[in-house]
Order: sequence, then structure tokens, then C-alpha cells
Amino acid sequence: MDQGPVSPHVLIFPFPSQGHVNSMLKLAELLSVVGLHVTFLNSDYNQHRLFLHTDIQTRFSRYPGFRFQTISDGLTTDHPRTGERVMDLFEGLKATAKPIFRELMISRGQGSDTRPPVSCIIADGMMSFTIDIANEVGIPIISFRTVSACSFWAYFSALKLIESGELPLKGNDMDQLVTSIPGMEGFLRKRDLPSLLRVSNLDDEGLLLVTKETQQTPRAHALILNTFEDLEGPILGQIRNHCPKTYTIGPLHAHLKTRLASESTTSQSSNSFRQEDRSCIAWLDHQPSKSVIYVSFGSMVVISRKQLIEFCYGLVNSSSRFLWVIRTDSLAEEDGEHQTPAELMEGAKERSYIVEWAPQEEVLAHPAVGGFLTHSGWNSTLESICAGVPMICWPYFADQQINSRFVSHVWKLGSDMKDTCDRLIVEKMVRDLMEERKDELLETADMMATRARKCLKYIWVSSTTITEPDGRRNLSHRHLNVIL
Ligand SMILES: O=c1ccn([C@@H]2O[C@H](COP(=O)(O)OP(=O)(O)O[C@H]3O[C@H](CO)[C@@H](O)[C@H](O)[C@H]3O)[C@@H](O)[C@H]2O)c(=O)[nH]1
Ligand SMILES: C[C@H]1CC[C@@H]2C(C(=O)O)=CO[C@@H](O)[C@@H]21
Repeated sequence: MDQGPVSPHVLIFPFPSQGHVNSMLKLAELLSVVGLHVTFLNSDYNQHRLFLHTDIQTRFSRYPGFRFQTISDGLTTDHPRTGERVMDLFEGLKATAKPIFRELMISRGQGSDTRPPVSCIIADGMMSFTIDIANEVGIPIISFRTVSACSFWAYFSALKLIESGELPLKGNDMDQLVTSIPGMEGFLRKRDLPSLLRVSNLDDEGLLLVTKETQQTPRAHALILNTFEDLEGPILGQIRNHCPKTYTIGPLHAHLKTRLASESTTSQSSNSFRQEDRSCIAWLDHQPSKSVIYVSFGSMVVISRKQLIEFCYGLVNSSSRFLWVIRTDSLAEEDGEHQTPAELMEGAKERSYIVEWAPQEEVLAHPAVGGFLTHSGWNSTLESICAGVPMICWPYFADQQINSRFVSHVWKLGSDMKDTCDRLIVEKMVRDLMEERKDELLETADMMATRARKCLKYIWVSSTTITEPDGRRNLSHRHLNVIL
């Protein structure tokens, strides 16, 4: 494949958790397909799990310019790395990964490597130490924030929220509208703020972290977001007032699928840290069209016994068929003897299926799936949008609270269950999605999926041409030079 006179070498460094690695590895593969040299800097812990549960080494062996490299995340192997303990990861990275990364960049990734030295870094926007080091060493850096544009913009507006007195939160009225995030004045309530901003104390560790990290973004050469213009155009306009070089490169999973299909290679590309249980696809094959609600809360959510039971009863009483992902590490540790989820759902045995981890993209694209009960992580949200599947949102933390407001109120792709966990509400929302509002929601979801598909034509189409309708960008190797 012609690479022109320069042969860039991109180092991609994700925040070490499933939701971040998923999209950044898809970007790495897209850049590899168009012939770039790519190094993917994975944590030792995640690399081990990725290699154990996927065929990724074989899959990536077809890209001669691609290499995995690993780095410590600073945590012990037995650390749970779930949402409850995510702050430990930030500490671990700063203490352990930062100095190693600095040495690596001083040598420009050259050891025994015969490839050209690293000429560009694409690093997770939640790890601003990479911007410090890149600027110190003189390597151009692009920030990749793996969340929605709407949540990035809310984080970016944190200082405005503080100046206007809307933060810290005062009083109990969480339905009050927030007025100091430009572009969201009419519909964003206090309860819809990302959980890291829903604080009553300005010394809050999460608020300080996310505000500091987000404020550093303009120091990178550009910002890339896994979203598309037709979905988040107005908010992207707001962001571009501060970060003019903001590029939409999503939906990455769909771009990769399209690109791999056009290369006539397999379009399967699991980046899972857990074993995908494919038996659920066989179960779905036997269910009627659009009859199943898929239930999954991503890789980091931890739920209490009480919440599990409310979901169980709500789902069973809804009379709907359902496929539920229950990770072994998603149940909070509590004392006492308990019924297992399978025992609790005995009454719905014929119309339910439980797995520990599913091939989610395939599940959402399956004709039997008609709805998604989700925690509103950004990958899950985009995957659902592209598959035309309406959602019930049960946000847990971080960006999820604002994503769910956009899903329900702005894009009208479903309903938002935030801040409640009650069997009657679960039952009602499932009945609404799968019966009462089914046709209306499927129609809106189908329209948005069509818009998502439209942008697949423009980006990543070629390694040599830059196509820019409506501000869309082709992140080919030539275009990397334009961005930088
Ligand atoms: O059984 C399953 C469940 C999930 N997935 C995949 O795992 C990913 C989960 O990502 P996401 O939906 O974004 O959720 P989290 O794992 O919770 O991701 C974290 O990272 C995201 C991106 O930054 C944030 O939006 C979330 O709030 C944050 O919790 C998705 O690609 C799913 O397809 C599977 O393959 N099988
Ligand atoms: C724990 C969360 C802090 C912010 C991170 C994030 C982001 O805004 O980029 C998304 O989801 C989480 O993994 C992180």
C-alpha cells in the first residue's frame, strides 16, 4: 500500500479499561488497515486478558506495521478495577506508568524496533500527563476522549458551573434546570450532570480530577471524539469554540466493520477482556423478530443485591423475553445466603437467557433484539444507535447520566430510569419499549441508524484521499499531517 514519502508511526495509549481500550483498539486497527505503523500501548493486565479471550494476535498479525507494547497500570493483579475503585487506576498510572512512558517517548519507542520512530501520539484525554510528556519531548499529540461530545462539553463547562454558583449542588431539587452549560439550557437537569459533577463539595476527588484533565485538552494538537456530526453537531460547535481542531471519527466500530468487509477479511473484531459466550446467539436465533430486550451494564458497573432483585422482578413481570449479561464481578459482595439470578428467574426460564459476557455488537445487530436496557456507557450507546435499537437507560456513573438524558430527551431513542431502581418502573419501561411505544421508537431509532450509516461512506474510505463533506474528516496517514 502506497504510504507516500513519509511513514508516520502512531503510538496509541488508552486509559486501561475495557470501554476505553475497545474504541482505541478499533482506531488502531483502522490506522493499521490504511498502512500506518501503529504501536498500541496496553496495560500488562489488560493485555493478558485480551490475549487470553480473543484471537487478537492472529487478527493483527496481518498488519506488518502493528505492534503491541505493554506498560504497568501500577495496580496489583488481584485489584478489582471496577467502577467503585476506578480512582485507584488514575493514581497507579501517575505513579507507575508516567515515568515509564516518559522514558519510552525520550527514546521515541525505539529499542530493537526496526520501524521508524514514533512521530505522533494519540492518547486518552483522561491521561493529560501524556500531553506534558509529548510537549516536553516534542512529539505531536492528539487527545482521544472516548466519551460523548455532550459529556465532554459538560466537563469542559465545570468552571462555568462553579462561577455561576450552580456547583456545588445546593438543595434537593435535582429536577431544576442547569443554565450555565451553553447549548443545554432548556433540558439538562441537575440529575443529568455526569456523576463526577453531581457534587455538593468542590473538594470532591472526582470533580477535581475530571475538571483538571478536561481543561488540559486544548494543549494537545487536536481532539478526536468517537461520535458523528449528525448526532452531536450543535454540541460539537460549542466545543470547537475552544478546541477548533476537534474531529469526529465515529462510530468507530461501524467504520471498522465496513472497512474490514471491503477488504474481504473477517468483520468480527472482538476486543473483549472476557470470554464471549456465543451460546446466546443460538438462543436468539430461536426467538421471534424484535421480541427480546438485551440487558447489559458494561464492564464496570457494580450492583447491589437489592438492585439485582428489582431488575429480576421487573423483567420477569414485564412478560418480555430477555437476554441478560451478569458479570461475576458485577454483584456487590454482601453477607448471607442468596438465591442465584437463575433461581430468581425460574418463572421466566423459557423466555430468558443469562450469560457472563456476550458478543454485544452481534447481539444488538441480531433481528430478535428489539430493545436494550443499558447503563449508557458511550460504546454501548453508539452500538445501539448504529443497530437501530431503542434503549432504556439506567446510568451508573461518569458520562452515563448525561448520555441517558440525550438518548431519552434529545434523540428520543428511549427512556431514562436514572436515580430509581424499582421493579414496577422496570416493568413499565420494558412494556413501554417492547409493546406500547415499540413502533414509534423503532422508527426513530431506524432514522438515527440511517444517519450513522451515512457517515460511513465519507471517513476511512481511502488511504490517499481526504474527503471532507460537512466538516467530516478522513483520518488517513496524510490527514494526520493536516491535523497536526
Ligand atoms: O457482555 C458484554 C458487555 C459489553 N461488551 C462491550 O463492552 C463495551 C462496554 O463499553 P461501554 O458501554 O462504554 O461501558 P463501560 O465498559 O462501562 O465503559 C467505560 O468507558 C466508556 C468510554 O469512555 C464510558 O462511556 C463509560 O461510562 C465507562 O464506564 C462495549 O463496547 C460493549 O460492546 C461486550 O462486548 N459484551
Ligand atoms: C471514571 C471515569 C472518569 C472519567 C472517565 C471517562 C471520561 O470522561 O473520559 C469515562 O468513563 C470512565 O471510564 C472514566
